[in-house]
Amino acid sequence: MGEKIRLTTAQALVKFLNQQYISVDGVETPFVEGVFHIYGHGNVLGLGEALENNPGRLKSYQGKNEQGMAHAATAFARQNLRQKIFAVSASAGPGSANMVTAAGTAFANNIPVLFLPADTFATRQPDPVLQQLEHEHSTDLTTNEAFKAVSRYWDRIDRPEQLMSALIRAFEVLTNPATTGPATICLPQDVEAMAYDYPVNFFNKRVHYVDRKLPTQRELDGAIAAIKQSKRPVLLVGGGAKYSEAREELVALSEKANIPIVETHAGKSTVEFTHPNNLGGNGILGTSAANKAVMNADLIIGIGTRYTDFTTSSRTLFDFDKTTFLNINVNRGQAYKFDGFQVVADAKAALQSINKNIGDYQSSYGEETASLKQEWENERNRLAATEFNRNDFKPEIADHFNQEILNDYADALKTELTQTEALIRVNDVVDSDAIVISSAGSLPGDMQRIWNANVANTFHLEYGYSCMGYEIAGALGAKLAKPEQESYAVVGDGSFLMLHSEIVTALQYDKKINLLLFDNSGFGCINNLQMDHGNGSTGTEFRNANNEIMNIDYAKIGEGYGLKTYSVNNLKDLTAAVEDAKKQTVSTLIEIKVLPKTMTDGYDGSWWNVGVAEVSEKESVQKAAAERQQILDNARQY
Ligand SMILES: Cc1ncc(C[n+]2csc(CCOP(=O)(O)OP(=O)(O)O)c2C)c(N)n1
Ligand SMILES: O=C1C[C@@H](O)[C@H](O)[C@@H](O)C1=O
Ligand SMILES: [Mg+2]
Repeated sequence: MGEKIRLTTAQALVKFLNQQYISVDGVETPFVEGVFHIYGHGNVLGLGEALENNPGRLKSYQGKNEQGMAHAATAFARQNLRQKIFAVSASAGPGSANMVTAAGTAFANNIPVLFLPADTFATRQPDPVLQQLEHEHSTDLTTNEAFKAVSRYWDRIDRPEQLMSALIRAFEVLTNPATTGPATICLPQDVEAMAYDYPVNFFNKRVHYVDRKLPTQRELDGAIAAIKQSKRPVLLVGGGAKYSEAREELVALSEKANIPIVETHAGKSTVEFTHPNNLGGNGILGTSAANKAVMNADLIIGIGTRYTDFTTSSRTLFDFDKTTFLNINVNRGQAYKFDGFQVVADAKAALQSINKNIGDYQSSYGEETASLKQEWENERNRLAATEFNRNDFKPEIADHFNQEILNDYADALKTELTQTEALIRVNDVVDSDAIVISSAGSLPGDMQRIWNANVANTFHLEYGYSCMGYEIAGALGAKLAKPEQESYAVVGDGSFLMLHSEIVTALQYDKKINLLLFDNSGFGCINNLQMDHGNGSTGTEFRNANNEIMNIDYAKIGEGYGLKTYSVNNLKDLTAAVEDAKKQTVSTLIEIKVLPKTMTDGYDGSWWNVGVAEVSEKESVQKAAAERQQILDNARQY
């Protein structure tokens, strides 16, 4: 039966991880970079022992919060275009539960991460162990069942030999572009340490080939016919196009046939914004130019997009009577959306075939794309020059806070900076190849609209789960992936408060990250949401018991951790801080005090379906509910 090697389950796991390779376009690289861990009784003597005594080439990083370290792992895989991953290991019970949110985040964004939550004893001898939940109706249920809803593959290793089939299945999922996402393998602490005679062959080098799936002739003929019938096609670029590295083919098709490019949150920076046909982000957070192009399109060529509500403006952005869809996606289910013509293929390969067969087809746009882009650039210039005044200031989000309240904020935060002018200034000053990471709050909207990503794959917006707390951990993951490039977390005060523990990990391992902390003293975007729909301002501003606006010294907090910090409240100091931060070798934090309501607002086509109360004594809420219903009456249902 072949040679055997006696190992614990955890030792076998580490040995296997060392032997996984991925091959993309003939280039073979190790797939697993290392393991993030926070040890407890559930994993220190099993996986901890294995990593201490025979880690092979795996790197080990000590996380500070399980959610944070798993976000870092997610950002690392994403920045590596899903071609390299981390495993994340946590102790049983609360440590593992802390990773569930991060697994959801990886799932919603289709990012591969190997989750290794420790589990309660398979033998049940000491039950209930510390941190075990005792259910009256089942002993088979542990905290880790919670991962089932947020994993693309889930398994529990109750006997050491189960590890083999579990790992083979997990790595198929992790390396398959159509299904990739988090894979969870639960490790009961006794089984981690149990010995077994594993077949040596199980540890042979394994190469996972990511062959590009080509379109069939039928699919290609259909795609060409759809484009040739169209006068106003738009290339809608999703994350799948970025992961497929389809930039050159997108640019070639766009230039050859004069087709505008618009981008989803995941797709942004597949093609650099400096390309004249790139009109930027579309949808609820879209630029005026991208939304106009999409609203007037007769064909949407959706490449690697899931068509989420933020991309489709809750299925209201397109003119569904005249617009048809050509969906290129490796995932067949995604290609079915909007009854589109389905090309179930790799984005790059499909575009290569289309480029070869499109002939001399030309759209009817002529110079229109250039004028849409110019119109948007003028608008962005206006946003770069918004100026506060104490008498009659009209912020971008108008009619929520009166002048008196805005002046109170200016006094409390000691600032007159607007968010749009600050963000555009940062964009102007950072290196063009700097990677920017954001995720939740009002900043994703500003990023999607006004951040010009002028180098491909530098824009990293987690907007599948929009998970507060991803930003700083994500900046660490991106830095680990691209050590030569600066990494900036673009983070609100609310997100900072929710999770910033991986600052310490970045300092500990000397991985420079930069935090751009936009402090508007509140959950600004949710305040906008409630006030936009007829409600007052409740539960979303950071005010104390005396109703005073809180002014937290985040720079001091950062200083306490050992960051180089700056606190700024005007453009001159902001510019100097960003320039100085670039020169630092240590991680930095720039606290940017900004006025509320000064983020960007939506442009035409940016409607979002949110649940407005259908019964209310407030006329303003009744009005908002009626308006919503009116829009929904004309929205597409599926
Ligand atoms: C983990 C998590 N909890 C709650 C939310 C809902 N939520 C979205 S944005 C937001 C407030 C964000 O505040 P801040 O980071 O200060 O950004 P701002 O909107 O003020 O720019 C909340 C509570 C979320 N997205 N993620
Ligand atoms: O509820 C939300 C509103 C969005 O504006 C925000 O970006 C997102 O983080 C969210 O969760
Ligand atoms: Mg805020």
